[in-house]
Amino acid sequence: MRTLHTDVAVIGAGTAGMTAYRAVKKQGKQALLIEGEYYGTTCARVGCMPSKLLIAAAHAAHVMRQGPTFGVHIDDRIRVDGRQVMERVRNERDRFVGFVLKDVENFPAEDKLWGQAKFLSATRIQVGDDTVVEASSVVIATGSAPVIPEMYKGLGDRLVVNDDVFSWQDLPKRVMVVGTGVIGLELSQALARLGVELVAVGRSASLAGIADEQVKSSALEALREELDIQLNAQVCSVKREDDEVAVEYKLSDGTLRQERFDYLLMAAGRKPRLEGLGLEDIGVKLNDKGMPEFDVQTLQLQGQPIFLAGDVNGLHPILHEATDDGYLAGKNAAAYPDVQAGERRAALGIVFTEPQIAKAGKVGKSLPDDVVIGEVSFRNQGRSRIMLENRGLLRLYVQKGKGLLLGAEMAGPRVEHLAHLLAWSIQQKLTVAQMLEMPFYHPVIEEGLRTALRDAAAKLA
Ligand SMILES: Cc1cc2nc3c(=O)[nH]c(=O)nc-3n(C[C@H](O)[C@H](O)[C@H](O)COP(=O)(O)OP(=O)(O)OC[C@H]3O[C@@H](n4cnc5c(N)ncnc54)[C@H](O)[C@@H]3O)c2cc1C
Ligand SMILES: NC(=O)c1ccc[n+]([C@@H]2O[C@H](COP(=O)([O-])OP(=O)(O)OC[C@H]3O[C@@H](n4cnc5c(N)ncnc54)[C@H](O)[C@@H]3O)[C@@H](O)[C@H]2O)c1
Repeated sequence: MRTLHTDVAVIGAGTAGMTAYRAVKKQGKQALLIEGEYYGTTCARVGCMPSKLLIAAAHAAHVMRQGPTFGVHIDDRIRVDGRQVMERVRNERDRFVGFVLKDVENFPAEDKLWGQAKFLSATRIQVGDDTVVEASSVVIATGSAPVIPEMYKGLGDRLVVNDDVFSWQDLPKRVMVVGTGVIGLELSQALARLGVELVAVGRSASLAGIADEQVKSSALEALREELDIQLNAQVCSVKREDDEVAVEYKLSDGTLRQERFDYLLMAAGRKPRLEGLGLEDIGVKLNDKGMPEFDVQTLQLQGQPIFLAGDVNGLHPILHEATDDGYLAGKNAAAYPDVQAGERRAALGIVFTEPQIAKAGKVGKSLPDDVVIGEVSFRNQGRSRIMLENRGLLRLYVQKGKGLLLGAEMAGPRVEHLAHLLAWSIQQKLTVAQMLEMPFYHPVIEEGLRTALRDAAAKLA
């Protein structure tokens, strides 16, 4: 058994881990980056990037199908070549992964260690069979993994998760998606637009985590125009039959459906990857969800020289937050015990469906009681209608009195851009009046935002 010594051990070479590693080095300390499975990051390999590539292919098919509404016709049938679609997804994905691998390659060899990590004490880590790492502090950046409920575990290779989809050589004919969260909806709409017969089932009424019921209804109505989404549905039984999955499921109105699918795609949430790290063995208390308590300001674990960064802390499982976490955890681990609270940016989340779904700042239960809501429907919004993307609703949450913009939730055309404008305005602490002083071009989707701001201003008055 060899023993390696370092200032900071970083477990997991994903986005959070690589950022933490860089932050430690920037502080002039030694760092050892430990990876046990794949370099390349979840985002580039099996997450953000390949999913958006699949969505881009689906968008191309969708736009072609919309042509006749504009008087633009393709006289031959539109044909989706599944093999070609998946080949482009994989090739472009590999290009993105290649950039990450180059970064890893450029890290000095002595800073990298390959193997699964397990704690022997708060500062001693076993890596693989033959190495022990002794560190002054540790960053855990092990990411998250899909939740697979017990009843689905007998389906063998017909049960797939996002990772598997992006390795497909061709598109299947029929797929059931379990889970109507962010992953479930993005992949469902993309696959359906590419010609896959698909049903997406959620066991509750939740849809992409939207907190505002009215925004949710508008999103659901729009998505259902082209997708079979069943909320409050119950999967009663699943059985592997030859190369198919036979599913019996009950809809919210009690209707029983019995159908067969090529694959069942599990998108029922992801959980922090803490299993196997041996935290319980070193005296860290875990709650009933298997999570340790940690300081959300500093990311420090129960007074230990250990910091949790990225999806593994379950706070904000999205990419830019993983990067911010990695930086904060790396900095604090390097400076330990001089640990500081980190500054957080305004919250921002985007779901890449069409219409897109997004939130900025405070939404739902995190809002105070005394808010005024300004809103706009995109149904008759000029530019949205021109583009035939006139679906969805934007709601702004504004503090009574001062008129400070606190948050927003929306479903609508290309709202990734509006969501950024709103998150930036929230972080800059702008009021409705100040936002209305800004220029608005014509005809643009931002004019819809102006309508919602004026609605809020009228209610504030
Ligand atoms: C399908 C999908 C689409 C997504 N789309 C978006 C999007 O559009 N926008 C967005 O902002 N976010 C998106 N996300 C979320 C985003 O990908 C994650 O928030 C981000 O990748 C998390 O980074 P991380 O560093 O925490 O984890 P990861 O990148 O998963 O890194 C964790 C690393 O730790 C390693 N590891 C685990 N356990 C051990 C161990 N015991 N020892 C050694 N190494 C270990 C793993 O092998 C892995 O390399 C998406 C996620 C998915 C799944
Ligand atoms: N565009 C993006 O930023 C993006 C894209 C994909 C993923 N992500 C990140 O990945 C995380 C995980 O995504 P996700 O979609 O897996 O999780 P999620 O938590 O968003 O959604 C899971 C959904 O599955 C449902 N569900 C749970 N158990 C079920 C069961 N047994 N049967 C049927 N439905 C069930 C839940 O009610 C919920 O609606 C997200 O929180 C997000 O942060 C982000």
